[in-house]
Amino acid sequence: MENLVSKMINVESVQESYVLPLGKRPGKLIVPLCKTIPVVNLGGGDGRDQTEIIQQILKASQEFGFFQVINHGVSVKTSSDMLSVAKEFFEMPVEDIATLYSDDSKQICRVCTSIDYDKEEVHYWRDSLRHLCHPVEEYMHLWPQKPTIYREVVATYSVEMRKLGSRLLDLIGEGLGLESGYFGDELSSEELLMINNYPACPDPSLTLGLPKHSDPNLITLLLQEDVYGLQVFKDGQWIGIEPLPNAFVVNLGHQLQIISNGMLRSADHRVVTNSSVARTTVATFIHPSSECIIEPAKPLVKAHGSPLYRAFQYKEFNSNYRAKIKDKRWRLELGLLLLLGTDGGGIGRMVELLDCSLLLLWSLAAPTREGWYRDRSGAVMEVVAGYGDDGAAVSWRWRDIAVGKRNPLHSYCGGWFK
Ligand SMILES: O=C(O)CCC(=O)C(=O)O
Ligand SMILES: [Fe+2]
Repeated sequence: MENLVSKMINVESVQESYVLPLGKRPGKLIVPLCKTIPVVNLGGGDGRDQTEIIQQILKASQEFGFFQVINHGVSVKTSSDMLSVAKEFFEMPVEDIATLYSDDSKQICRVCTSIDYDKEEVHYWRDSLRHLCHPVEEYMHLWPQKPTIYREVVATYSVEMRKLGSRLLDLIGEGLGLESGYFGDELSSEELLMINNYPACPDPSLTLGLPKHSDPNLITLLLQEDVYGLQVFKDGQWIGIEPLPNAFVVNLGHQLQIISNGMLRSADHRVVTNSSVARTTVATFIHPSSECIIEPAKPLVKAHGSPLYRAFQYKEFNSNYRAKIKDKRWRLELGLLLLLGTDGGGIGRMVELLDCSLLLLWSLAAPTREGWYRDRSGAVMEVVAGYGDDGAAVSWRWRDIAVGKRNPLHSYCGGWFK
């Protein structure tokens, strides 16, 4: 409980352990609110047919990896009840919130704080309550008992989110030319609800609610109240997402980028805090099952000529993603040390040792263009999709001729070492 930010009401300054290093602070710069983040009207009746709606979604998913949906069929009451109960939860006495506190990521329902409180160097200004919710009957008895209406409200909300998520996935699938129901079953069988609470912060220029990241799942639906905080990284700069009434913010996760063979983007985003009010958001993460095999969809591989990502099990991706977040400092330092002390043939060995191809790219000053890269040992790396400014879409094949192993090794996705 000592760790929860929710207990820091009325603090006058940001505790040192929340102050980010200079280059990572959001600073006082005002980020423009983005009026151009696509807003897709999912309701009919305005003369547009389904094909047009699909085209808007695909365009937004390619350019931004983010869009908002309105007229989505989820009732105002369902959303406003959800937001109220989410706020009520974090307005309870902090002792009550803390009864659900756990650092064990295997717990089905838990409260936690920041990202990985015990391992990270600097903490983020966020507490969260998270739990699985599909199928509702299987998990509902594990959800919070207070506020008393929590289970009822969240049960209705999560069923609606499942419907909306499936509808959006169907539209995306159709737009990509995939067979109908492509994203059903295993690819979208898990639903995780996460209530984020970002208390008012005495100095928002020093800290972040969440750092730059892109979501590891398939697709995320976010309900936010009328308090600004979410920013997307686009064309080398941050833009703010304007809270719209009765809208959901939709963003694509890494798995959709991979399945679409790089056609759709999983974009980086972050959360800034503010000094006047707490901000509460409700994120629904739709995930594949952990056994599910993820790979670029066959028709899109054909269209592109080759797969940009190798096939893998979703649980493999998840453990790599977590390990990379946790070990990033350690790997970065050891990697740089090895690179400095190396005799040119060291790069291949470095990758062998660290299993860390992204670090390799980073250390090589990030080749941004597609092409072949070779070090003196004869290790060859083919970058098949460029390293964008945002680092969000990078993929390469590693052909280590000298070592003759891991042939070819495809990365999953970039963006871990920024
Ligand atoms: O709370 C928000 O605005 C965004 C949350 C988010 O990006 C996440 O939970 O992954
Ligand atoms: Fe996110």
